[in-house]
Order: sequence, then structure tokens, then C-alpha cells
Amino acid sequence: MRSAPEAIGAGNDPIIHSRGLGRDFTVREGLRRRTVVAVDDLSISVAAGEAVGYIGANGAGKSTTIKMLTGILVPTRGEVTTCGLRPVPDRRRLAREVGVVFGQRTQLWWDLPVRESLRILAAIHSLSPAAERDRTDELVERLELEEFLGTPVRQLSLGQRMRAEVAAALLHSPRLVILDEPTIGLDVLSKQRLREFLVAERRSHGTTLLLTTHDMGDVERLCDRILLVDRGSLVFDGTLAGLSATVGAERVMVVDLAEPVPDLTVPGTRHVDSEGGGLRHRLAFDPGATTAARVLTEVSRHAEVLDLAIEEPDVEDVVRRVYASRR
Ligand SMILES: Nc1ncnc2c1ncn2[C@@H]1O[C@H](COP(=O)(O)OP(=O)(O)OP(=O)(O)O)[C@@H](O)[C@H]1O
Repeated sequence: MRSAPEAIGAGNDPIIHSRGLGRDFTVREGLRRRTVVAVDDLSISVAAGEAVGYIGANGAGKSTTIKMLTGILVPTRGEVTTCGLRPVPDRRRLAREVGVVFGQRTQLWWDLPVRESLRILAAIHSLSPAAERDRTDELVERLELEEFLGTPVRQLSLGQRMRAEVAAALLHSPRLVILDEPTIGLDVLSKQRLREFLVAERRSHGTTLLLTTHDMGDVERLCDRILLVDRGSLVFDGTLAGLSATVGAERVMVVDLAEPVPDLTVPGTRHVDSEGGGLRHRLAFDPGATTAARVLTEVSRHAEVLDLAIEEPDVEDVVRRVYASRR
């Protein structure tokens, strides 16, 4: 089992590489046929150890991309390598390097206890007895699986099942983990646990993460890079802060005041809400038009500021703005 990021990846070769990648579908509409371009001219490169959020609206082409990266779908055009392998012809070798988690599909055996599913997967991946034991112990502890290891998968709650799914996908210590909507339907605590696990896994094993999600908490907590797709094409590649900056999304300053100011009006800001009868205020501002320092100076004219925080913009909002600017 690998333990250090340096051990991962062959030199500086990207873990995911695509050039001009595209996939079309032909759909029938009555007697006519129509071509749907699901993914178009996608050129991306993801280095070992990166955590990338692959985001976009419904139907933007995310699942189709993942299927091409993992060898489930044959591309219509372009080139793609995953972990240095060609996904379709090298699919079996690729299965050793990649772990895939689909939020809405299971890869566990429904009627078997979780422990048995993990054993079968260890055999499929030809793990040595020692590697199987060490890795299972590690995953059981980190994902807190102990209490339901003996329970058949069909009896698990969604949160428990997702933790078991993640253990199953990561049992063979893949270099790349692809997660398709991993937190969909989970409660707040389960989401938090899963995110914490993925952060820890990445830290200790240098695992590369690619995840699609509509939950922007996933992006904020897990991803240091965002790829945004719109109608099959890549429209942004960079950080979350960079994405916000391109569309001039608002930031929100939260200020705690020494005395209540019920009606706080600050030039250049939009008052979002207040709490504690005016002790705490949330003020939205456009970082292109003013600065946090200026807003703070203005607030200080009304009352002493005890504490302040800047909230990053809501990513859903940012995505909407990017799309709107392209229509
Ligand atoms: N098997 C298929 N046959 C025909 N059209 C398809 C097929 N799979 C996907 N598409 C179409 O390709 C486009 C991209 O779909 P895809 O599932 O990749 O999007 P997505 O970004 O994953 O969406 P979601 O967030 O809803 O899962 C959509 O217009 C979809 O209808």
C-alpha cells in the first residue's frame, strides 16, 4: 500500500489527460434523429494529488465525461488517458488505479454483510492478506464502519451505505478516486463525516480526487480547483476564488458590533440581514467596486467592530452568473 504522495504517479505525468475529447449521442424524436453533443472539445489535465470539482448544471456533460475517463463509454472523438492508461482498451488495468463512487448506484452486494463485500473486493483486487487487513482496519476506523460491518447492505441507512460504498471504492488504495454526487441525499452530519474522511485520505495517501456535485459545500471543503462545464464545454478552470472574481460575485462581510445598531446603512453595500437586535450584520459588497477595508471603515463610523468575517460567495450563484454571462 502506498503511504506518501511522492510514491504516486509516474513522474509528473498527469493522472487525467484529455485533448479535444468529445462524445455525441443520437436520439430519436418521432421519426427524426437528432445528435446531442454531450461533451465537446474537452482538454484537461489533472496532476497527481489534486482535488478537482467538476461542476455544471444538469445535463452539462459531467457523467458522460466520467464514463469516458473510466472506460465505460467510448469517446466519439479526441484523446484521453487516465492514470497513463487508455480507459477503454486498458479498462481492467485501470480498475486497479481508480476507485469510483456513484452516489445513486451501489457496488456492494445487497444481501451480504458489508464485511463480506469488502472481502470479495479484496479478492478481486488480489490484495495480500496483510494489505487487506491493514487497509480494511484503516477504512473501518476512519469511516466508522464497525457498528454495521455485519449488517446486510440493504438494511443500512443511506449515510451508512455511502460510507461502506466509499470503503469499497478505496479498498485497493486507488491513485484516483472519482466521486459522482457522493453526498447526495445525506444529512448534514453524514456529509461532514464523509468530507472529513476524504480530506484525511488525501492528506495521508496523496490520492487524486475528481468529484461532481451540486452541493457547493463539497466544492468549498474538498476542492482546490474547479472545472466548470456548460453544454459539454469547459468554460472555467481555476480556483473557487478565481471563479467568483471572473463574474464579480458578491462577498459578504459579517460584523459583530460592541453595541446594537438596528438600522445599519453602509454605502457601497447591500444589507443582507442582522441578528441580536443589530449586534451582528451581514453586508454584501462587490469586490470590484469597493474593498473589505473600505466597508470596515464605514461600519466603524457607526460602532466599534469587535469581530469580522468574510464569507465566500455562494457557488451556485457564481455558476448561474457564469452561465448567464454566456447566454
Ligand atoms: N445515453 C444517452 N443517450 C442520449 N443522450 C444522453 C445519454 N447520456 C447523456 N445524454 C445527454 O447528454 C447530455 C449530458 O448528459 P450528462 O448525463 O453527461 O450530464 P450531467 O452533467 O452529468 O447531468 P446531471 O447533473 O443531471 O447528472 C444531456 O443532454 C443528456 O441528455
